[in-house]
Amino acid sequence: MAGDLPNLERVRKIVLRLHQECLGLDLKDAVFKKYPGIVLKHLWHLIRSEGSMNRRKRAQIILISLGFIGLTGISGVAYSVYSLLSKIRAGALNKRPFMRRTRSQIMLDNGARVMYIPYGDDEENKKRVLIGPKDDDRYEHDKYLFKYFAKSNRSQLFYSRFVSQLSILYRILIPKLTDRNAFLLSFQIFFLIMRTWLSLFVARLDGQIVKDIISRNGRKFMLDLMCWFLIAFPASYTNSAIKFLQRKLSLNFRVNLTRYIHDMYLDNRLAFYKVTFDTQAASSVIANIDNSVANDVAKFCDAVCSVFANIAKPVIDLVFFSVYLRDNLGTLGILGIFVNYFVTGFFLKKLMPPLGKLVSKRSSAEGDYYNYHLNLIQNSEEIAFYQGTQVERGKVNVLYNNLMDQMLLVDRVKAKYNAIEDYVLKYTWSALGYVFASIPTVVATFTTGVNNEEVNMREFIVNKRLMLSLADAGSRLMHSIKDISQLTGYTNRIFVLLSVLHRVHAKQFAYGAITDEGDGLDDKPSQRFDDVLRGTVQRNFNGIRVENIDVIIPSKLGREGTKLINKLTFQIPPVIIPETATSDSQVSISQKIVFQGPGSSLLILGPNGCGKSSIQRIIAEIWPIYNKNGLLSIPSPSELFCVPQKPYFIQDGTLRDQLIYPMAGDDFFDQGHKDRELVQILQEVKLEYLLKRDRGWKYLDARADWKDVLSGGERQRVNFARIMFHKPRFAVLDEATNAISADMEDYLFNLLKRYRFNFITISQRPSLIKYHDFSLDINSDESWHLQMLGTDEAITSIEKEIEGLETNLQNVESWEKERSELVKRLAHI
Ligand SMILES: Nc1ncnc2c1ncn2[C@@H]1O[C@H](COP(=O)(O)OP(=O)(O)OP(=O)(O)O)[C@@H](O)[C@H]1O
Repeated sequence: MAGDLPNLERVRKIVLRLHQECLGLDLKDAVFKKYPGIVLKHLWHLIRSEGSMNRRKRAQIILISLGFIGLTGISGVAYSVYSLLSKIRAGALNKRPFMRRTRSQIMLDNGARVMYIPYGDDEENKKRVLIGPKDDDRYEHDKYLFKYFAKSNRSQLFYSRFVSQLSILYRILIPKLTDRNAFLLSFQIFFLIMRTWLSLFVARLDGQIVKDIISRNGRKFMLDLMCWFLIAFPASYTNSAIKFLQRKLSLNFRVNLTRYIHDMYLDNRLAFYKVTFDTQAASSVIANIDNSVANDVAKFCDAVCSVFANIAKPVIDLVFFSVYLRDNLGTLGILGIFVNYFVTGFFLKKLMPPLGKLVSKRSSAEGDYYNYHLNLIQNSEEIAFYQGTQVERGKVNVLYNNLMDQMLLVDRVKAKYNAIEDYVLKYTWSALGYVFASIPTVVATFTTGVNNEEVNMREFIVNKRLMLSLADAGSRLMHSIKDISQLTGYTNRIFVLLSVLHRVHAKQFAYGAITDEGDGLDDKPSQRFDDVLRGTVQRNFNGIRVENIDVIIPSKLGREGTKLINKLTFQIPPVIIPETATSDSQVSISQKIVFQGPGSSLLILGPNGCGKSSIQRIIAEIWPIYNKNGLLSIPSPSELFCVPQKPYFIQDGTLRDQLIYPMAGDDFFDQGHKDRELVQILQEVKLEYLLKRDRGWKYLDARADWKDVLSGGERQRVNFARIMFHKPRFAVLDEATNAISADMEDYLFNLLKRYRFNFITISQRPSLIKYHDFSLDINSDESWHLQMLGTDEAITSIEKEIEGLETNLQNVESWEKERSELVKRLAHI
């Protein structure tokens, strides 16, 4: 212990001398407690005093290092406290006895949704996500921004398509100034500035340390090294913060853009369906819209953020370094550097390949290839039956080769450019850097005639480092020309996607009809709308009435397009009882057990392609009514259920999800439904054996690829189960029983009649006549014939059909003879 004292004393003396010599601070009589205050005061005093330049600079470095460390420390502590508090809060919430949650999302009164999504490794861990309500006004407003862009006059002197597109898109990425993305962006800018400041200090410190080494000043060297270590803390923190903020910002942009697209793409205006009719959107963006929504959005957001960081970093560097270097190199030196930059930038821009276009093409090739694989998986069984492997492999190889060609093309074009870029930016610029950095040293030596090696060395080191950093900043700025070019490609793709979605989402969308007035987003909606789609739709009607409707295939020809059926007119039930008409909100599904009225039915018959399914499309309002006197009267959406020809099964859903579609699993429990109901329904449609096959009722929770698991007939029976569950008063069935056996078909139609559903059946089979009250025969020449079944007329027509069949039967004998003769002749050959 006694031996330690002299050692301690020696350390104290070294520390005191270090302060004395490096900062001119006398600490002999100072008390330890007051040490930080005294040092800070002294440093502040040094900076403001007119004394030694060296000490002043050193004091600046120390103070700024301390400032940055303080900032780093405070933000670190604040973050730790915040995460601790959130953990405590989460723990406290978990302790609360809480309701068993069966669903993953809740719809709030204002239309916002609260979702609980898995978070972290622990499956129990759920994160709460609030998705604000959809703002329809915003879409109506934005629609015009996109429309005016398409029509804008590009004759301005400094028109840039890319900048104009970005100036519209940024409103989606950062909707308002108080948005969290705006804060993140400010933080990023703050850290970028901080990074440049730190680089400046590191450059100065570097020079100082070299000078200390050359002059063999051990104490100053130690002090500067200490500063070096101190500055390293905030320096390393800053770089990782910049990277993190860039990534976070990109993800936030992606969330905003994806939600914006989803809200437009998937709402009751059915943009996802109508987009196929948009004749103006022939681009690959729409052909592979899934790829655009999933991949292009992500690539665009990454590219925007990285271009911003790649430009902001060197620009800040350039400003700061050139201000500092101006003191050493003079205005002329700095001007020389910048002239060099601009000349190089101009030269490189001229040599720049059209990367935007190439990247866009590569994206579309990626989409084609990906989509083909998707199609292959979805139709694997059909392809296997047809043994179509070879054709498919040929196709997929062509698409893959095309993708590879596009990728290689981008890389090949880039390689040439990169070589020139590297030569100019890495080597020419750094050589120029050395020349410029040596100017002050040479000038000082010539003018003073004194060659102070230590000072020269320090000056040179600082200037060289700054020059190289400046050259590096300049070259990064030049490199980002390439990134900007790529970004233009992605921006254009996203812009096209949003423009098309806005066009299709517009109320006035005329199914791609091209008129003199241009696109569907018009100034005078009513005039435009009336012009192409002139039919009328009456909603909340207590039946289905089609009056004078021309069934026309939607196309760019509008009402001049192919007409399938002329002035179609029918109605079910034949007599409308007005008092039972109810709106959606007045009737809950559980109340609708057995309907009032007898329930009426219509069978639509006709040859292939005559337009039977198109009638269903018009009733479901997914096809428009073109003719002016066409009137469609339909019940409220909950009263009408359309069963399409191709059964649809929700992906990765449970059996329950399939039975209750289009109701969501969450809503099923929310509205108080029980699995018991579904079991009863399965019994009604004779599918209860599915539950016996596996884990009983729990099988309702089984997830599978139900489209493949169920047979054709089972899939169609699930459609009947859906009708039984939703109990709509009106159902439209398109070829809903063509895969079902005759006895089962008989049972199912009787079930519909027993529950007094009103239904329209579209079929090729006249044998279904016995379950219907009316029949509508569609002919291939646009004509149709409606008749009441059971009437004299109907009986006569059926009798006529029987007569026809009987005449045919009489011919059977002669046909048989003919056949056997042909067989004999063939045997001779
Ligand atoms: N989106 C579309 N674009 C172009 N033509 C279409 C479109 N949808 C249907 N058609 C055409 O409209 C015609 C009628 O189609 P629809 O599906 O109504 O026939 P259908 O009478 O139900 O025939 P099927 O008995 O074979 O089901 C067909 O010739 C079809 O090719």
